[in-house]
Amino acid sequence: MIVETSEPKGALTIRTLAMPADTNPAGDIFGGWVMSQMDIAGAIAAVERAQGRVVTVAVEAMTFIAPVKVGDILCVYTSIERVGNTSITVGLEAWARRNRLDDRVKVTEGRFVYVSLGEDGQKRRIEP
Ligand SMILES: CCCCCCCCCCCCCCCC(=O)SCCNC(=O)CCNC(=O)[C@H](O)C(C)(C)COP(=O)(O)OP(=O)(O)OC[C@H]1O[C@@H](n2cnc3c(N)ncnc32)[C@H](O)[C@@H]1OP(=O)(O)O
Repeated sequence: MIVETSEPKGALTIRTLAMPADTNPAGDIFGGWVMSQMDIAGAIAAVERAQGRVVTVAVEAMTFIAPVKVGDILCVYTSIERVGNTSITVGLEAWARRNRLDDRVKVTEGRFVYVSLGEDGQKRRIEP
């Protein structure tokens, strides 16, 4: 279970602007876009830890807490939760900054699992 905090947990890994092209039919930002930003951030954290290529193997948890709006700056924070033989579990939180950066709202949280691959595309053991 992910514990609620008033401060982001983990390292700020990506920041990006939510654009009109990323909206759903209701006018808020499409959840799939947010999820893909989280996948990218988790992959960056996993690449840094594995020191090599990774692929996403599982989304173990994903919660949409609040909507993201056009013009929000989406900030994704990552923390390495577990390192196995070939897998890395990354905890993720996305926060939206809005109203000229005055407000910061936690919009999603999740836990994604990545597998380390060698240049040959085969699973690769992660150094402890
Ligand atoms: C310096 C920094 C510069 C950075 C600069 C580069 C930045 C870079 C950014 C890239 C940003 C784009 C990031 C997009 C990332 C994609 O879009 S990846 C595309 C989507 N993913 C795929 O296509 C993967 C498809 N799946 C596969 O190829 C195979 O299933 C895999 C992943 C190779 C695993 O093969 P397998 O033989 O099934 O593996 P298996 O031995 O059963 O399990 C391997 C490990 O995974 C774990 N696992 C397997 N299934 C699961 C599951 N369902 N749940 C949890 N764990 C599981 C196992 O427990 C095991 O863990 P370990 O005990 O070894 O630690």
